[in-house]
Amino acid sequence: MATISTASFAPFSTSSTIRRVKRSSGIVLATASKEASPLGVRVTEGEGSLPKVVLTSSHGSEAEIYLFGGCITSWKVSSGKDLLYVRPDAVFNKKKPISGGVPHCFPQFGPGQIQQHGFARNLDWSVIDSENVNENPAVTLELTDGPYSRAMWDYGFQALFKVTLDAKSLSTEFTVKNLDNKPFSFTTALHTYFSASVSGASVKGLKGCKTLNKDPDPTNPLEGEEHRDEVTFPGFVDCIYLDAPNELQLNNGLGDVITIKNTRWSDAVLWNPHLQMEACYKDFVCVENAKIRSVQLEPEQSWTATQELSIS
Ligand SMILES: O=P(O)(O)OC[C@H]1O[C@@H](O)[C@H](O)[C@@H](O)[C@@H]1O
Repeated sequence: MATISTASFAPFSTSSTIRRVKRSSGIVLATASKEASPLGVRVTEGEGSLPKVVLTSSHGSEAEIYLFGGCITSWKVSSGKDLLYVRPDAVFNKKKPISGGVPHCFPQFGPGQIQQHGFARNLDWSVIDSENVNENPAVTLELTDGPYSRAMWDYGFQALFKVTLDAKSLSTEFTVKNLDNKPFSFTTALHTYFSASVSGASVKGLKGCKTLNKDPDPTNPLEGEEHRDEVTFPGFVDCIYLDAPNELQLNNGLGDVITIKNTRWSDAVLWNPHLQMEACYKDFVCVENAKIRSVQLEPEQSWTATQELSIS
Protein backbone atom coordinates (compact mmCIF):
# COMPACT_ATOMS: atom_id res chain seq x y z
CA MET A 1 0.00 0.00 0.00
CA ALA A 2 1.19 3.46 -0.75
CA THR A 3 2.16 5.42 2.33
CA ILE A 4 3.37 8.82 3.27
CA SER A 5 4.93 8.36 6.65
CA THR A 6 5.94 11.30 8.75
CA ALA A 7 6.50 9.17 11.82
CA SER A 8 10.24 9.56 12.00
CA PHE A 9 9.84 13.16 11.07
CA ALA A 10 8.23 14.30 14.28
CA PRO A 11 10.77 16.98 15.22
CA PHE A 12 9.80 18.82 12.04
CA SER A 13 6.08 18.19 12.11
CA THR A 14 5.16 21.80 12.72
CA SER A 15 7.64 23.10 10.22
CA SER A 16 6.51 24.81 7.05
CA THR A 17 8.40 22.16 5.16
CA ILE A 18 5.59 19.63 5.55
CA ARG A 19 2.58 21.73 6.43
CA ARG A 20 1.17 21.47 2.96
CA VAL A 21 1.38 17.71 2.46
CA LYS A 22 -1.65 16.78 0.40
CA ARG A 23 -3.19 13.38 0.80
CA SER A 24 -3.83 12.30 -2.74
CA SER A 25 -6.40 9.72 -3.62
CA GLY A 26 -5.12 6.28 -2.68
CA ILE A 27 -2.38 7.62 -0.42
CA VAL A 28 -2.47 6.98 3.28
CA LEU A 29 -0.81 9.22 5.79
CA ALA A 30 0.74 6.56 7.97
CA THR A 31 1.54 6.64 11.62
CA ALA A 32 4.64 4.89 12.89
CA SER A 33 5.77 2.26 10.50
CA LYS A 34 8.16 -0.48 11.49
CA GLU A 35 8.82 -1.54 7.93
CA ALA A 36 12.38 -0.86 6.84
CA SER A 37 11.28 0.37 3.45
CA PRO A 38 7.54 0.85 3.04
CA LEU A 39 6.48 1.27 -0.56
CA GLY A 40 5.40 4.66 -1.77
CA VAL A 41 6.33 8.07 -0.40
CA ARG A 42 7.53 8.81 3.11
CA VAL A 43 9.30 11.65 4.83
CA THR A 44 12.04 10.71 7.22
CA GLU A 45 15.17 12.05 8.83
CA GLY A 46 18.31 12.11 6.72
CA GLU A 47 21.92 13.14 7.25
CA GLY A 48 22.34 15.95 9.76
CA SER A 49 18.74 15.31 10.88
CA LEU A 50 17.52 17.06 7.74
CA PRO A 51 14.16 15.89 6.41
CA LYS A 52 14.21 13.83 3.25
CA VAL A 53 11.54 12.24 1.12
CA VAL A 54 12.06 8.59 0.23
CA LEU A 55 10.36 7.14 -2.83
CA THR A 56 10.25 3.35 -2.85
CA SER A 57 8.78 1.49 -5.79
CA SER A 58 7.49 -2.04 -5.84
CA HIS A 59 10.03 -2.68 -8.62
CA GLY A 60 12.84 -2.42 -6.07
CA SER A 61 14.09 1.03 -7.02
CA GLU A 62 14.43 3.87 -4.51
CA ALA A 63 15.11 7.61 -4.59
CA GLU A 64 15.81 10.17 -1.88
CA ILE A 65 15.15 13.89 -2.03
CA TYR A 66 16.24 16.36 0.65
CA LEU A 67 13.83 19.21 1.27
CA PHE A 68 16.87 21.42 1.78
CA GLY A 69 17.67 22.47 -1.75
CA GLY A 70 14.96 20.20 -3.19
CA CYS A 71 17.97 18.02 -3.91
CA ILE A 72 17.68 14.42 -5.11
CA THR A 73 20.63 12.69 -3.48
CA SER A 74 20.09 9.07 -4.42
CA TRP A 75 18.60 6.99 -7.24
CA LYS A 76 19.04 3.31 -6.59
CA VAL A 77 17.93 1.00 -9.36
CA SER A 78 16.53 -2.42 -8.51
CA SER A 79 20.01 -4.00 -8.25
CA GLY A 80 20.66 -1.61 -5.37
CA LYS A 81 23.26 0.36 -7.33
CA ASP A 82 23.10 4.13 -6.82
CA LEU A 83 23.53 5.91 -10.16
CA LEU A 84 23.86 9.33 -8.54
CA TYR A 85 26.85 10.62 -6.60
CA VAL A 86 27.20 12.72 -3.48
CA ARG A 87 30.65 14.13 -2.90
CA PRO A 88 32.50 13.07 0.26
CA ASP A 89 32.83 16.73 1.23
CA ALA A 90 29.04 17.26 1.12
CA VAL A 91 27.63 18.78 4.29
CA PHE A 92 24.08 18.45 5.55
CA ASN A 93 23.89 21.44 7.86
CA LYS A 94 22.24 24.04 5.62
CA LYS A 95 25.40 26.12 5.74
CA LYS A 96 26.07 25.34 2.10
CA PRO A 97 24.26 23.50 -0.69
CA ILE A 98 24.38 19.71 -0.71
CA SER A 99 27.28 18.88 -3.01
CA GLY A 100 25.98 16.03 -5.06
CA GLY A 101 22.91 14.32 -6.46
CA VAL A 102 20.75 16.71 -8.45
CA PRO A 103 21.12 20.23 -7.05
CA HIS A 104 19.05 23.03 -8.53
CA CYS A 105 20.65 26.04 -10.14
CA PHE A 106 17.92 28.69 -10.01
CA PRO A 107 17.28 31.53 -10.73
CA GLN A 108 20.82 31.81 -12.02
CA PHE A 109 23.20 29.28 -13.51
CA GLY A 110 26.83 29.93 -12.57
CA PRO A 111 28.34 33.17 -11.44
CA GLY A 112 26.37 36.37 -12.02
CA GLN A 113 24.58 39.09 -10.12
CA ILE A 114 23.44 36.87 -7.26
CA GLN A 115 25.09 33.94 -5.50
CA GLN A 116 26.71 31.18 -7.60
CA HIS A 117 24.00 28.94 -9.10
CA GLY A 118 21.23 30.91 -7.35
CA PHE A 119 19.42 30.42 -4.06
CA ALA A 120 17.14 27.42 -4.75
CA ARG A 121 19.78 24.96 -3.54
CA ASN A 122 20.12 26.92 -0.29
CA LEU A 123 16.51 26.93 0.82
CA ASP A 124 13.99 24.50 2.27
CA TRP A 125 11.39 23.31 -0.20
CA SER A 126 7.96 22.08 0.95
CA VAL A 127 6.12 18.89 0.07
CA ILE A 128 2.82 19.86 -1.54
CA ASP A 129 1.67 16.69 -3.24
CA SER A 130 2.39 13.00 -3.58
CA GLU A 131 0.96 10.10 -5.48
CA ASN A 132 1.61 6.48 -6.32
CA VAL A 133 0.28 5.73 -9.76
CA ASN A 134 0.83 2.18 -11.04
CA GLU A 135 3.19 1.71 -8.10
CA ASN A 136 5.42 4.52 -9.32
CA PRO A 137 5.78 6.90 -6.37
CA ALA A 138 5.99 10.63 -6.99
CA VAL A 139 6.38 13.73 -4.86
CA THR A 140 6.01 17.40 -5.72
CA LEU A 141 8.08 19.99 -3.88
CA GLU A 142 7.48 23.70 -3.88
CA LEU A 143 9.69 26.74 -3.37
CA THR A 144 8.30 30.25 -3.19
CA ASP A 145 9.85 33.64 -2.58
CA GLY A 146 10.63 34.82 0.93
CA PRO A 147 12.89 37.36 2.62
CA TYR A 148 16.07 35.45 1.73
CA SER A 149 15.27 35.22 -1.98
CA ARG A 150 13.73 38.71 -2.12
CA ALA A 151 16.90 40.23 -0.71
CA MET A 152 18.79 39.19 -3.83
CA TRP A 153 16.02 38.65 -6.43
CA ASP A 154 12.98 40.77 -5.69
CA TYR A 155 10.26 38.78 -7.43
CA GLY A 156 7.26 36.72 -6.43
CA PHE A 157 7.52 33.23 -7.88
CA GLN A 158 6.53 29.63 -7.40
CA ALA A 159 8.86 26.78 -8.37
CA LEU A 160 7.49 23.24 -8.44
CA PHE A 161 9.65 20.14 -8.69
CA LYS A 162 7.93 16.81 -9.27
CA VAL A 163 10.05 13.68 -8.96
CA THR A 164 8.68 10.35 -10.18
CA LEU A 165 10.35 6.98 -9.70
CA ASP A 166 9.69 4.17 -12.15
CA ALA A 167 11.23 0.70 -12.37
CA LYS A 168 14.06 1.90 -14.58
CA SER A 169 13.77 5.65 -14.63
CA LEU A 170 13.79 8.77 -12.51
CA SER A 171 11.81 11.64 -14.00
CA THR A 172 11.55 15.26 -12.98
CA GLU A 173 9.28 18.09 -13.97
CA PHE A 174 10.41 21.59 -13.04
CA THR A 175 7.98 24.50 -13.33
CA VAL A 176 8.58 28.16 -12.61
CA LYS A 177 5.62 30.52 -12.41
CA ASN A 178 5.75 34.30 -12.25
CA LEU A 179 3.55 35.38 -9.33
CA ASP A 180 4.71 38.98 -9.49
CA ASN A 181 3.16 41.94 -11.24
CA LYS A 182 6.30 42.56 -13.27
CA PRO A 183 8.20 40.33 -15.69
CA PHE A 184 11.32 38.45 -14.63
CA SER A 185 13.96 36.34 -16.30
CA PHE A 186 16.14 33.53 -15.03
CA THR A 187 18.65 30.90 -16.02
CA THR A 188 18.61 27.43 -14.49
CA ALA A 189 20.05 23.92 -14.51
CA LEU A 190 19.78 20.51 -12.93
CA HIS A 191 23.37 20.02 -11.84
CA THR A 192 23.28 16.21 -11.91
CA TYR A 193 26.22 14.32 -10.41
CA PHE A 194 26.41 10.75 -11.77
CA SER A 195 28.48 8.02 -10.19
CA ALA A 196 31.20 7.19 -12.69
CA SER A 197 34.65 5.92 -13.31
CA VAL A 198 35.89 9.10 -14.90
CA SER A 199 38.51 7.42 -17.08
CA GLY A 200 35.84 5.21 -18.69
CA ALA A 201 32.96 7.70 -18.81
CA SER A 202 31.69 9.26 -22.03
CA VAL A 203 28.69 11.18 -23.31
CA LYS A 204 27.12 10.61 -26.73
CA GLY A 205 24.85 13.01 -28.61
CA LEU A 206 26.68 16.31 -28.40
CA LYS A 207 28.46 16.23 -31.77
CA GLY A 208 27.75 19.37 -33.78
CA CYS A 209 26.68 21.49 -30.79
CA LYS A 210 28.02 24.99 -30.31
CA THR A 211 30.16 25.07 -27.19
CA LEU A 212 31.11 27.64 -24.60
CA ASN A 213 34.21 26.26 -22.97
CA LYS A 214 34.76 27.67 -19.49
CA ASP A 215 38.25 26.19 -19.43
CA PRO A 216 40.61 28.00 -19.02
CA ASP A 217 38.65 31.17 -18.14
CA PRO A 218 35.16 30.70 -16.66
CA THR A 219 34.45 34.42 -16.93
CA ASN A 220 35.28 34.48 -20.63
CA PRO A 221 34.12 31.19 -22.20
CA LEU A 222 35.61 30.23 -25.56
CA GLU A 223 33.15 29.62 -28.38
CA GLY A 224 33.62 26.46 -30.40
CA GLU A 225 31.92 23.38 -31.78
CA GLU A 226 31.92 19.80 -30.55
CA HIS A 227 33.38 17.39 -33.13
CA ARG A 228 33.53 14.22 -31.07
CA ASP A 229 30.95 11.42 -31.24
CA GLU A 230 31.74 10.56 -27.65
CA VAL A 231 32.90 13.24 -25.26
CA THR A 232 35.27 11.96 -22.60
CA PHE A 233 36.72 13.41 -19.40
CA PRO A 234 40.50 13.17 -19.79
CA GLY A 235 41.17 16.17 -17.52
CA PHE A 236 39.39 19.25 -16.21
CA VAL A 237 36.08 19.68 -18.10
CA ASP A 238 33.70 22.65 -17.77
CA CYS A 239 31.82 23.16 -21.00
CA ILE A 240 28.38 24.43 -22.01
CA TYR A 241 26.67 22.89 -25.06
CA LEU A 242 24.10 25.22 -26.59
CA ASP A 243 20.95 23.79 -28.17
CA ALA A 244 21.86 20.26 -27.19
CA PRO A 245 19.62 17.43 -28.41
CA ASN A 246 16.84 16.24 -26.14
CA GLU A 247 18.46 12.86 -25.69
CA LEU A 248 22.00 12.11 -24.53
CA GLN A 249 23.61 8.87 -23.46
CA LEU A 250 26.03 8.65 -20.60
CA ASN A 251 28.28 5.62 -20.31
CA ASN A 252 29.32 5.90 -16.68
CA GLY A 253 32.33 3.61 -17.09
CA LEU A 254 30.87 1.37 -14.40
CA GLY A 255 28.81 -0.83 -16.71
CA ASP A 256 25.72 1.36 -17.10
CA VAL A 257 24.43 3.41 -20.01
CA ILE A 258 22.06 6.10 -18.78
CA THR A 259 19.75 7.78 -21.26
CA ILE A 260 19.11 11.42 -20.40
CA LYS A 261 16.00 12.73 -22.13
CA ASN A 262 14.52 16.15 -21.72
CA THR A 263 11.97 18.64 -22.90
CA ARG A 264 12.77 22.36 -22.84
CA TRP A 265 16.12 22.01 -21.14
CA SER A 266 17.67 23.42 -24.29
CA ASP A 267 21.32 23.29 -23.23
CA ALA A 268 23.70 20.92 -21.50
CA VAL A 269 26.80 21.29 -19.34
CA LEU A 270 29.57 18.78 -18.71
CA TRP A 271 31.71 19.26 -15.65
CA ASN A 272 34.46 17.36 -13.92
CA PRO A 273 36.82 19.27 -11.64
CA HIS A 274 39.79 16.88 -12.09
CA LEU A 275 42.62 17.76 -9.69
CA GLN A 276 40.66 20.65 -8.17
CA MET A 277 38.88 17.88 -6.25
CA GLU A 278 41.58 15.30 -6.06
CA ALA A 279 39.78 13.22 -3.43
CA CYS A 280 36.74 12.42 -5.55
CA TYR A 281 36.96 13.56 -9.18
CA LYS A 282 37.56 10.01 -10.41
CA ASP A 283 34.21 8.88 -9.05
CA PHE A 284 31.72 11.17 -10.81
CA VAL A 285 30.86 13.25 -13.82
CA CYS A 286 28.26 15.99 -14.01
CA VAL A 287 25.95 15.98 -17.01
CA GLU A 288 23.60 18.91 -16.51
CA ASN A 289 20.45 19.84 -18.34
CA ALA A 290 20.42 23.61 -18.42
CA LYS A 291 18.82 26.75 -19.70
CA ILE A 292 21.78 29.04 -20.23
CA ARG A 293 19.99 31.78 -22.12
CA SER A 294 17.37 33.56 -20.06
CA VAL A 295 13.78 32.46 -19.83
CA GLN A 296 11.56 35.53 -19.61
CA LEU A 297 8.18 35.24 -17.89
CA GLU A 298 5.43 37.81 -17.81
CA PRO A 299 3.13 37.91 -14.76
CA GLU A 300 1.12 34.67 -14.48
CA GLN A 301 3.23 32.95 -17.14
CA SER A 302 5.02 29.72 -16.36
CA TRP A 303 7.77 27.58 -17.85
CA THR A 304 8.08 23.80 -17.47
CA ALA A 305 10.96 21.49 -18.38
CA THR A 306 11.21 17.75 -17.91
CA GLN A 307 14.10 15.35 -17.54
CA GLU A 308 14.03 11.57 -17.59
CA LEU A 309 17.04 9.50 -16.56
CA SER A 310 16.67 5.86 -17.52
CA ILE A 311 18.54 2.61 -17.87
CA SER A 312 17.66 -0.14 -20.31
O1 LIG B 1 30.89 24.39 -6.82
P1 LIG B 1 29.55 24.71 -7.41
O2 LIG B 1 29.08 26.10 -7.10
O3 LIG B 1 28.53 23.68 -7.08
O4 LIG B 1 29.76 24.68 -8.97
C1 LIG B 1 30.38 23.60 -9.56
C2 LIG B 1 30.47 23.78 -11.07
O5 LIG B 1 29.18 23.76 -11.61
C3 LIG B 1 29.16 23.70 -13.03
O6 LIG B 1 27.85 23.64 -13.45
C4 LIG B 1 29.80 24.93 -13.59
O7 LIG B 1 29.83 24.84 -15.00
C5 LIG B 1 31.19 25.08 -13.03
O8 LIG B 1 31.78 26.27 -13.51
C6 LIG B 1 31.18 25.06 -11.51
O9 LIG B 1 32.48 25.09 -11.00
